[in-house]
This record gives sequence, structure tokens and C-alpha cells, in this order.
Amino acid sequence: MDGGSVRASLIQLAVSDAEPPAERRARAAALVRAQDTADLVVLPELWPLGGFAYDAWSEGAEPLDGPTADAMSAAAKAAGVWLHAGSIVERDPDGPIYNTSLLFAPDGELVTTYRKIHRFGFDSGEAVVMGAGQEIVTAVTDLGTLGLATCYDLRFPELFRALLDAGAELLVVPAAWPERRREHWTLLARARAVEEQAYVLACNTAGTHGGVEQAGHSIVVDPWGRVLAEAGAGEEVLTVDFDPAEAAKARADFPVHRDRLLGIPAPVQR
Ligand SMILES: NC(=O)CCC(=O)C(=O)O
Repeated sequence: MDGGSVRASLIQLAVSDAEPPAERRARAAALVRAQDTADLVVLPELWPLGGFAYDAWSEGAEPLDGPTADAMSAAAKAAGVWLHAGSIVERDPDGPIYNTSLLFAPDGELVTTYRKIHRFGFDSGEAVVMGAGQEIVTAVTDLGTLGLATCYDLRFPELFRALLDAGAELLVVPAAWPERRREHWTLLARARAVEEQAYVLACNTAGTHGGVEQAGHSIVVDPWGRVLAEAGAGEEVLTVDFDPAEAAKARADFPVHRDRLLGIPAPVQR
């Protein structure tokens, strides 16, 4: 962090069925290590196995001290960055599998995890085979307070309002969001930034896996809804510099949250 400016690098990783998870893990770790001028690095959702590679999840699930966490901890430490390592299929020995995000400090410590609350797929995929997270998760860092959400969560503004109430200034959203609904992805990222007067750092997957083409178009939005940077469709590292204090400034200059109706009146039927 340099005089109020934070550099974030979103690694929009391409995920394909052809690349073995161990190779992708090594490639992702090398990409993280290369971001040693950044303060915060972000990876996408479920990148080791693939967000739509349902068949691989049960066998490839890993614990919170498994190979992906180990590799990411070492990479965060080597680069000296905060690392939101996207999410893994977490194997909980006492429960179901979860879609779990991992946040590492610059010394490699796993500081927090977030189990995705809203599971995507309706009657298939994670909605059927994964457990739902039960906790709203924020992390206080020297960059500001991060609020964690994952992909489909972006469609549920009440989660982001809860993150605001918990102090979040930077909303970090890893995703495996398909090309078919790309307009929703960029629109919702901007909407959440405007509503919560927060930065949104949304890191999507590139490539095609599980028969689903991914949208890419990772995006960083400021608390006024302005797009600071947006990736293309393919694998790339999207780097952006911003001032995290702008969230508090936006909230003071345009104090919308002061006018919240905390006790919503009961609906009237006429
Ligand atoms: N992995 C996901 O959560 C996909 C979400 C999605 O495709 C959508 O909300 O649309």
C-alpha cells in the first residue's frame, strides 16, 4: 500500500477440463507469486476443479489444510500480498462439501474462510450436493474491511447489506459466471457497488469447462458505480490502483444509508 493507494490484481484464470487440477494449481501459484507489486490478489470461484465440473467435486474435494490452501499460503507469503484465493470444494469431515473461499494474509496465514451462502443450480449442481454457508464474513485488513461473497450471491442484495452493516468497504466476489448471463454479471457488480457505496472486486473465470463457457469480464467498480477496470473474455491479470478511503468519503458526501427505513412498514392491501 502506497500513500492511500491500493493495487489489486484479479487473476482471471482459464479453467478447462483438459488441465489436471494439480497443474492448474501450480500455474495459479506462479501467477500469484508474480503479483509481488500488488497489495491484494484475487482468484476466481472453484478454480481448482471448475465451478461447473460437478462430477469432479466429490473426489477432488479438499480440507482447509489441503494442497490448494498450502500452495496459496506459500504463494501469498512469497509475493507478500493479501490473497483472496477464490474458492475450493471444501471437504468437511463431519458434514457435506462446501464452496469455501480462503483469505490469506501477506505472511501466509489463513485469516478467514467463507462458505458460499446461496448455492447455484436450482435442482442440480451445488444446490443439490453442497451445504449452504451460514455466516456473514468480513475481514479487517490494513487495506480496509473486506466483505466476502461468491458468484450467485451477487443476486442477493440483502447479503451485501448485511456486509455493509458489518463494516465492509471492499466487496470481493470470486465467480464462475457463464457467458450466457454476462450482462447480469457486470450490471449486478455495479449495482452492489452503488447500493453499498463500496468497491466491488469481482474476479471471474475464463475458458470453458463442464460444457459451460465462462464470461470472463472480471470487473473492479468504485463506490460511485464507476468501472475502474474490466477484463476481456480470456485469461488475464487485471490490475487496478484505487484509494480505499473513497468508500467512507462517498458515504459521507452522499449519505444515502442515513435514510434507510430500518423498520420497513407492513404492506397495505387496498
Ligand atoms: N457459480 C455460480 O454461482 C453461477 C451463478 C450464475 O450463473 C448466475 O447467477 O447467473
